[in-house]
Amino acid sequence: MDIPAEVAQTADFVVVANRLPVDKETLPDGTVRWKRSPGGLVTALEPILRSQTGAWVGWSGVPDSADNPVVDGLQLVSVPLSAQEINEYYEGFSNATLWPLYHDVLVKPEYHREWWNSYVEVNRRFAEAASTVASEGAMVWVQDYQLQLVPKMLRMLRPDLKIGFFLHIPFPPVELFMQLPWRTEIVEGLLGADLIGFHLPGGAQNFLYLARRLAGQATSKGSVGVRAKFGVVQVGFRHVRVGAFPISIDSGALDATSRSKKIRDRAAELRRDLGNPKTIMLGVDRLDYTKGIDVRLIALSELLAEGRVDPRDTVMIQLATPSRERVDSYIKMRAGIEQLVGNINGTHGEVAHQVVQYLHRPVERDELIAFFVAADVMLVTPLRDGMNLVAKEYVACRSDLGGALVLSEFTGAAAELRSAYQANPYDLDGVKDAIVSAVAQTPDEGRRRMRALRRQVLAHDVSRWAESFLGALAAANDVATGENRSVDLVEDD
Ligand SMILES: O=P(O)(O)OC[C@H]1O[C@H](O[C@H]2O[C@H](CO)[C@@H](O)[C@H](O)[C@H]2O)[C@H](O)[C@@H](O)[C@@H]1O
Ligand SMILES: Nc1ccn([C@@H]2O[C@H](COP(=O)(O)OP(=O)(O)O)[C@@H](O)[C@H]2O)c(=O)n1
Repeated sequence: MDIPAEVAQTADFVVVANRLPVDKETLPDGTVRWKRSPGGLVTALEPILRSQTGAWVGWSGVPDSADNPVVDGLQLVSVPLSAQEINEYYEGFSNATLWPLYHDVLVKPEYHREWWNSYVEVNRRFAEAASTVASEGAMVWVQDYQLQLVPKMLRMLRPDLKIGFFLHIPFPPVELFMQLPWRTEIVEGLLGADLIGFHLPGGAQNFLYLARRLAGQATSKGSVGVRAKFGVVQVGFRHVRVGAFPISIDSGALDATSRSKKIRDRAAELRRDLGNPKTIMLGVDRLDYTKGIDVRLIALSELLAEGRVDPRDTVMIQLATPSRERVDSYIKMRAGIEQLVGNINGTHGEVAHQVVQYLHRPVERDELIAFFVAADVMLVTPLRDGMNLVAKEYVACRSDLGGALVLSEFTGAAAELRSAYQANPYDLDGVKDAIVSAVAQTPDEGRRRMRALRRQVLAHDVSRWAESFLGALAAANDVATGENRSVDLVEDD
């Protein structure tokens, strides 16, 4: 790995994530430009990355790229992946083994030893890159399911570091996790961290049980709280903290942008372009089988057939970003979604009026915000989702207190967004009723719900998420607090 000598052991704060927070653009004249991607994580961590000497270790998203650019003052460290590693580590073990296993086995996870070997090798390389750039005693924050072995590997290379890990997807129930042939290695990999974070207390609780059962470690007994009341696993002389930290968005910035005249004008224009329908419904997702895009399309189709929704004054927009396009289950689900869209438009559309408008491509950030402002009913119906930031983004964009959010109970966001129209995505009648209630809500009821939702989202933004995690990490294994040593520990029986 070609890491410039001048950055060796210089970074006091290192983020390690599967992806770098930038996109590589090659201009027509061949020059390369790096554009920062608009993700919430980089926005949240930017102040910390700047106030200390920060570095971000990740993959560029294309094969064999070894660039280590400095973008907007941030040192990026590429971990190059070969085409075979992209196939085995990223598309294979990360997205055809772990992703479905951690999302309720919605499709059958595939277990291949060569994929696992590639996962181990790529995790080792991420750990080495982090170890090379981190200064003595630095804080390193490892992100997500693609890198669960990095905490232990990094600790073996650099016992002086403070290591945090955050899982962005659900941590599965014990009965499902036990399928994984390499379950003990994953649990032990995570236990290399000083702090392991999940979105919800349930995930933390599942992990504590597995740490006892698979790694044979003593763990704390009490329940885990949100941003407080951490669980503890005793690993030799170390105490590993386990906690729940629900991620969020840069709500203030989104609120401000969505109020701008440019966005308001564009939202009005979108409405006009759609023929000024009475109701605009909106779905915004990566095209992923976890997101329940089929659920909302089937619900809409039945509501149209039953005459509970009028096709003449309703439009549903589905924005679907292409995702993991070479993985089999994604190829199949795309065909299914497009067939449903075709069926609805074929049955209920007119030449000049399609009921479902479906875009399979990325959408610019400002355009997306205009869609949020224009939408009367936001449909978020995943069968399982770690958090779902789209639900929070919609709420942040509705300073007018207009709109209604239909939200699956099986998203992490449902624990916080209690005033949404919540539904069980497996109960189609329940989803249909939630949609009808959202369409028919009175302005007073809509304002009451949206006000409550906004209070939650604006008060709990992504900076608060990062600060609460990093605060707990700074205090982990801290002799001064003494907190970790006072818990009662229990062993597996
Ligand atoms: O990198 P990709 O394979 O293109 O996938 C995109 C990201 O998808 C996942 O997002 C999750 O994290 C969100 C933020 O915490 C959360 O709201 C959502 O519920 C999760 O699905 C994945 O975890 C990321 O690693 C991917 O980069
Ligand atoms: N067409 C789309 C769909 C999603 N997105 C963004 O991608 C992110 C999706 O986050 P999420 O937590 O809802 O779901 P994942 O895709 O991370 O699983 C949000 O910030 C969306 O605004 C987008 O920019 N364009």
